[in-house]
Amino acid sequence: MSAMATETVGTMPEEVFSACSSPLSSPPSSPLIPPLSQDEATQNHDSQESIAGPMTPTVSLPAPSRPKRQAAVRAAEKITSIIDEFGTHNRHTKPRGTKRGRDASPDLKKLNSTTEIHTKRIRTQDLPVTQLSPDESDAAVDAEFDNDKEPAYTADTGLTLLDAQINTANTQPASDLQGVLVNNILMNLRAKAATNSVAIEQADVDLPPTVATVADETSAPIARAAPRAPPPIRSKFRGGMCEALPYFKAYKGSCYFAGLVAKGFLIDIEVEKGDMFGENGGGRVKEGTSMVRSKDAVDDAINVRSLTNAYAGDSLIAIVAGDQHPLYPCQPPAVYSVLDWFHITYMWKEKLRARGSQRVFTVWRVRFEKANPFTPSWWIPLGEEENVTPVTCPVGACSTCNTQSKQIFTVGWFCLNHLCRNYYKLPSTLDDVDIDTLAYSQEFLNERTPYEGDIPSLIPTLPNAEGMHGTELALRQGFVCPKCNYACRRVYWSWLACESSNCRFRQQAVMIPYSKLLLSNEEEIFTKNMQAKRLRNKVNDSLATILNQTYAVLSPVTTLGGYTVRQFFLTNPTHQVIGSFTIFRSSEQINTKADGPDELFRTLEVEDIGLRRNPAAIAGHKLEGLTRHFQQNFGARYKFGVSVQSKGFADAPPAILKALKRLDWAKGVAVSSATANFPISRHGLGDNFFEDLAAQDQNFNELLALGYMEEDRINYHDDGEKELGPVVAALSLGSPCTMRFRPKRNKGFETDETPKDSQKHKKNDRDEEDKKEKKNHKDILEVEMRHGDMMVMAGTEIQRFYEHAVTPQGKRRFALTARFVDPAKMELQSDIDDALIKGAIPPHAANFTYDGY
Ligand SMILES: O=C(O)CCC(=O)C(=O)O
Repeated sequence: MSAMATETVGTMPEEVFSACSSPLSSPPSSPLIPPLSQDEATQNHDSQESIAGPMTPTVSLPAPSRPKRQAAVRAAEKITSIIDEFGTHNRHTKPRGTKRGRDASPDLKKLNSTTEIHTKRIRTQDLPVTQLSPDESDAAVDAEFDNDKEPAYTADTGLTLLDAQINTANTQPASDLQGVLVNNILMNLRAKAATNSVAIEQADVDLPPTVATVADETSAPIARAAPRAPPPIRSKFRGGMCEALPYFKAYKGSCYFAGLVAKGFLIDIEVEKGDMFGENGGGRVKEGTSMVRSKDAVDDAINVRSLTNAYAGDSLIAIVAGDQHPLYPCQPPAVYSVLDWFHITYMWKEKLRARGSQRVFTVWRVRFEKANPFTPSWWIPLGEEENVTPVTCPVGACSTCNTQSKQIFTVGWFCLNHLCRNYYKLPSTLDDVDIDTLAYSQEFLNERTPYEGDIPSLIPTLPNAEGMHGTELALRQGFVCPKCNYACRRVYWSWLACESSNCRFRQQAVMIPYSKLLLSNEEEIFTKNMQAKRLRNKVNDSLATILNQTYAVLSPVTTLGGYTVRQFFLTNPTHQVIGSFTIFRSSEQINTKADGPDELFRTLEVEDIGLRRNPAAIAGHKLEGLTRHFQQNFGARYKFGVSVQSKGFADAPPAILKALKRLDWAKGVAVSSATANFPISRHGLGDNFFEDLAAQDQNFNELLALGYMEEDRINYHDDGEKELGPVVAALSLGSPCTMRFRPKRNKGFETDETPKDSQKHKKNDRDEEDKKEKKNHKDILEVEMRHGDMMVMAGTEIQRFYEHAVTPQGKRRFALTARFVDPAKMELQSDIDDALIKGAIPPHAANFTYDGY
């Protein structure tokens, strides 16, 4: 550690740094010695003694439990070794091949000669570094906060979810953080893009015109100078960035992290004093259109921890800039643009006066530096050069807490350890620093710290489909267009199509048919999972599990046609039967018959029936949410909040008409057997509830085909649109799934929230979705659907009182769901005409029949 002493420049005059010692002249103590507590720091200040072993690693973990303690020890070792390495080699302060790092400005030289300044890079202060084991990290992230999950929009919840996102996406990003981004210069992006653009473009295929082609790539209001080069990746949609970029899956908030390490960061509209092309975050309340800070930064906020860990591990972070950033130096080329790879070169807690108030809060500041500081940045305005002579920022150490801090402000050095008694106190007088006059020093701003590791390409290549079937998550993701670098969502089932209106890149998606074996393997895993669950719920029924008997009544197992059938009756809050749910379990015999489920599944696998994702909320907005599954409507148009076009039955492929026949059969037998199975212990809404229902019923005139790839799903929703008839039937093909029912909120059902739930929700309190979820009822019924199974829901009131969600457990599933959309209940004549034409069953459908076997 002797090398450290040689890095000390100058001496520290008593009157200037009376509260500081020269930590680097003392040997470091054991890396596992915990940092000073607040009390210890206070006592030491009182005695004005310097502490031996000041290079103690700055890991502060509150009394960890045994496994956490081990994790803390591992973290401490890691951080110590980093400190040692820097201490010895000083590698980050000497830019390669240049003397610029040593050419301190005249002012700095003066400062150096009169004060104790260290040029050593500070890795950590008393930051709450918590490096958990991979398992712990995953669990922590799962349990606490997931911002990388693509929302599963549904017709009726989509809009609200998106509203919530608008409120949080730009205004409540990385909670408790202020971003300081060092604006330096470029890399040759065109060259980079070229290397990644493999020539895989296919024929110019015309896809349906409603494809999310993006006419306006930016909505930035102020015209500024054009950037000197295009960004490496751009998109109009946040979802495009999140789906296409492995390092930026921040659907909510500004910081994307994995395993508690930050990977990507968004800077956008909200800027506070001191930000430099930066963005602030949490702890604010909305007031009018601007945000007002209402509380101090929280040290153990997951974003802070993730950034702290990225700082400690010197990991790369990609920064995405939103076009609303007021300090964007050039005209933003797109709503969202990837800036470059950065790394965090300093993190500190800063005092800030809330806008329009006298109250002072603390926020975390993060200094992001471009990983390669010696190449010009694309976002510099065309014709301008960044004129920076890199210098080294002085470092001082506090004699009270032994923590090193950079001298980041022009006012001179003071301790930046927020846990220290002398935090924000001028060392000479111990007076409070005047926060209103603080300005960053040129030395701090102009310091450059090249990243020493390998810097990968920002542009992910299209995934290699070798050995895959085409619906695996890796292939389901979005992609960066290899032709124009636009970050695209996967909109079509059968195509990768660039979302930029200026680009015609289209590539047929890989779609290899499933083998029987693959399907049965998926079912085997599903069965095992469900058996375990059933055991926990003390039921043994492979068709469905009633999770709460209060509102669901079960009929005995019967057979209808070749199917094993179970029927459930759901009640309203006053226990009157309001409808039935019937599940038809298929068999190998049924599945393998001509025109049966195996054949239908194979047809849908290989034929492009037009499945695509559609906007489920705020279509066209930068936060537009697409459905988390693919759809194609046939027959009368089913308007369910998602704007889906429909193909008439006359143009439908035979597979669709064959499925329709099966569903018509299932509907008929389900409704008539409901009359027989009606639970006499409960009253229905009328004496002849199911007879009446059968009498009102009409033949299906609509079929919605849904395609699910790996991890696709449909969130809670109802099929309760006013134009719909009372019966809905579905055929399930491919991977198995569960369909869960729960009572809707505010309908008078007894509440079922347990204390355990409340606690869980408290943890996630920041998340709007979770806040809503907290109030939801639990599932009362979970139905298992396997390849070839059908289900029939009968009773309009079921849709009024219950909602359902479907979660496939496998990588490829289709659901063909049929309904009657009543033209008599439509308002527009054009809709009525459309429904009558498209919903008419064509004569050739008479060739297809179904008898239940
Ligand atoms: O995927 C399914 O089986 C059914 C989807 C569904 O809930 C619906 O279409 O309303």
